[in-house]
Amino acid sequence: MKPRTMFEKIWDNHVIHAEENKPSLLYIDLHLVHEVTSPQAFEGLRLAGRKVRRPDLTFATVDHNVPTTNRSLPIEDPISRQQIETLQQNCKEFGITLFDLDSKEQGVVHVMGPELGLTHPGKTIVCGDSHTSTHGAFGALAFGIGTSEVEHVLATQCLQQKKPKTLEVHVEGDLPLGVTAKDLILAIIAKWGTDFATGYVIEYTGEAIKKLSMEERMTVCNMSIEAGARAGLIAPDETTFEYLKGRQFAPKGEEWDKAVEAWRKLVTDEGAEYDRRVVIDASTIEPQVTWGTSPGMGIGITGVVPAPEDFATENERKAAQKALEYMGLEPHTPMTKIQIDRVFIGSCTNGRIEDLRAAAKIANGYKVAPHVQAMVVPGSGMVKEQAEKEGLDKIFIEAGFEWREPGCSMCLAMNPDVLAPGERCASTSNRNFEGRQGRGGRTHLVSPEMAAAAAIAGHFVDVRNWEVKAKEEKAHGTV
Ligand SMILES: CC(C)[C@H](C(=O)O)[C@@H](O)C(=O)O
Ligand code: SF4
Repeated sequence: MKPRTMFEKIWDNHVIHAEENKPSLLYIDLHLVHEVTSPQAFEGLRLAGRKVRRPDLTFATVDHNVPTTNRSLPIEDPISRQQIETLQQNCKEFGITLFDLDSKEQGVVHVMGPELGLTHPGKTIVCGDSHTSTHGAFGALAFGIGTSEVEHVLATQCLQQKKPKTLEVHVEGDLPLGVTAKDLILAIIAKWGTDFATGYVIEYTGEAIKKLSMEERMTVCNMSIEAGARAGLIAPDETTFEYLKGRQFAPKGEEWDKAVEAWRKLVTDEGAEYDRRVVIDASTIEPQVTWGTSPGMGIGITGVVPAPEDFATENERKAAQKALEYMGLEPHTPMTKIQIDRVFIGSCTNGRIEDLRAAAKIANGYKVAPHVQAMVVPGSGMVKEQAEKEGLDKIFIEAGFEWREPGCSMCLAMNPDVLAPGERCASTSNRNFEGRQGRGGRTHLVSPEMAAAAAIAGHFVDVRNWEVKAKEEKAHGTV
């Protein structure tokens, strides 16, 4: 048999019907649902008198609209309240498991799925949410779908899909100390742009990827969509199996052994060809900060804000000009001179336990700068519980961070956590579009370590020498 990529194997395993030059019909193994993109889908089912075909393969949670301060209902905002209540009713009516506000499993859908062990290698996973690509970290073919597709999957457990092409992003070398998975994916997008992977499924390969923990792999795959990709994939290995073993919905006993045996066979065969391949050397990457209004407008912390004339094409120059105006930044300003007002640590990109540990390590023993308002929002109730067990909440609170309830929070302005116009935020989320965190708000995407360090210094700093620098600055009374 011809050698195949991991993508081709998963695809072939799920095609129910294929015709030349037409989208294929795929079987879907797991459907995740949240309150924002599901109401019309359920309504469509109801109007058509249909049922959910596989309620046992469908799991829901509330995340985008939930307040992160006070969880007691009713929720103030009428639209948010309606969306949440509608999901509660729909799950009841159609027999779907909902991880609701009062359950400790509730959280951002892409944090919740993996940590419950719902996400397995080789599965097809969909959700009415673009960052479904996160689950690709397990070697699952996972992608976002629109509301009408949500309805289709609810009704049939199948989905029409045009077969994407394959792109290998090979990461050679090692990530330097203080440089994280977030910096890696921001650097990849800065290097090749926000549409370099349009029409492709990315498979990340190479030593640097193999060395990443599951949570770091999720950070990388999460932002595949910001590179335009349909999905991101990482081959399952011991790290994957170790993470999954024993989780609530992971296979148990003999089933587990059988599953692992099958998962091992999913990896790309030697000699299999991708449609395209790019290579990046991890050892050249610095901690990243975005300066503009697209995730591709990123630069290393030792750099300066670029000038429009630095760009090769007229379109890029115009985009840079517009972004700089919106962001209120002068070209050539050193990145470390940019003062911030707010810090948000959380989201499906960086709201997991390892992210909180990393941020707490930086913040431990320091105080948030007086002009900065900083918050830490665990990605799920389970992350929150674990963090509190480890005392991370105390470290953050003592340093002056707010410690919140789980949800999407300030990743996007769909709940009370928003930036005021003109406010500048160091954010561990994945999108920095105009107004993403509140109308007129300015977002800089960074890693959790960089966000925590910026909270304390009041401006961006290079975390690679955080300990040394912070002590010096403390001695000089500038922190
Ligand atoms: C609200 C939802 C549809 C949206 C998405 O699809 O990604 C959101 O999660 C986001 O991050 O912008
Ligand atoms: S945390 Fe942000 S990116 Fe993730 S699902 Fe929520 S809004 Fe979308």
